[in-house]
Amino acid sequence: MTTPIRFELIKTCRQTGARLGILHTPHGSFETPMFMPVGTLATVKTLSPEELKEMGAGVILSNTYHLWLRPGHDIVEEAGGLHAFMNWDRGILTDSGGFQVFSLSEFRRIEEEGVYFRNHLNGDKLFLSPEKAVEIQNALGADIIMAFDECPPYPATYEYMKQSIERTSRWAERCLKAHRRPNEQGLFGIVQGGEYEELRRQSARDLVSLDFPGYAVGGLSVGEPKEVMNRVLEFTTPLLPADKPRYLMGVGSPDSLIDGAIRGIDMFDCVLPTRIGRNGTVMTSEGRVVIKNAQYARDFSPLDPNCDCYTCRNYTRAYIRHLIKCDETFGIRLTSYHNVYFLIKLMEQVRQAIREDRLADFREEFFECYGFNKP
Ligand SMILES: O=c1[nH]cnc2cc3nc(NCc4cccs4)[nH]c3cc12
Repeated sequence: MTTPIRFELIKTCRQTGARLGILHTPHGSFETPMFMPVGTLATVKTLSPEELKEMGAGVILSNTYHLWLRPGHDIVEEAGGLHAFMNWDRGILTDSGGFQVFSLSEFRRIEEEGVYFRNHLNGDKLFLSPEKAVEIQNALGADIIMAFDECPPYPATYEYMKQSIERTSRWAERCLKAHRRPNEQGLFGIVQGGEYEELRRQSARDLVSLDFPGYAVGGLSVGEPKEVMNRVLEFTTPLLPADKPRYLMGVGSPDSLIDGAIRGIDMFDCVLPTRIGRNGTVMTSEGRVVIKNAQYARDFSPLDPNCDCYTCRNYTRAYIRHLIKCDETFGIRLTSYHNVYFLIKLMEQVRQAIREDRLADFREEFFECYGFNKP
């Protein structure tokens, strides 16, 4: 079987556990650690594929649950798949829908066969199973697809979490059996187990024995303190094969990206840059800037003095504040463009620091400049 996804380990940073790698996919090869912009409904909100390419985006995300509901995976399949439908010829990863069921639908019943819940748009009764989630993702045609898992709420009891990860492992095996296009789409397993080391070990052992082409660390970035996330990563990533990509789902903020890379994560995704961009909050090398604040009304400097993106080269804080205050669409395009660019460039700096075996020093400098607390 030809594996559609291959991870090439280039080197490990001597100062930390961080890895420099290349993720090879049917739509190109991309350096890791990487940040993947999220395009839930087959668009990274307000940005064009050309803009995403010029800023260096390689793999972008779309959501199985949302696309199943609208426009329907059958329409995307008829279009020739997501790449054709959204005119994106680089990498695409789709989440399996399980997380959206838990985060969007207040009513739901989890059974062995799958999850019963309601359509968050019109209240219709819906059912999603490992087989259905894989069928939808096979139709959407992403290069990387995710196993159907349960991401339990944080915190969860040990007993609940143990039952949950055992079912998630059984679901993972059912996903492998249901996968119709293993030579074109790499199916990643998702390790669960919350903050319990024994359960993370059991979940990782189950999934590694099924030999997935890549592994995600799930169940994090769900409201737990950063120290909990970092501790869980410290004992989870070493359980995963060094020659396979490791994907931390739903992360995240600049400090979490750096701390995740230090703990051996290769791939990250988060809605943060476009989500906060839409309410006028931008990430800069000196910390967050809430552009609506009156202090920027006459500030004719760029959003970030150390940024060379299209937004920072051509527009001022005063102008962008004006657009956001007037609810002008161009305003959120400029903030979204800068925020995505910021995280993509941050990962370039992280990769360069790994090449120079100085990621711990880079963390120190970045945290100092950005205003994060040290520990
Ligand atoms: O275990 C998971 N399984 C499958 N998808 C996920 C997506 C995830 N996204 C976040 N956090 C980012 C968020 C986005 C919206 C609310 S929280 N955590 C996540 C965990 C999982």
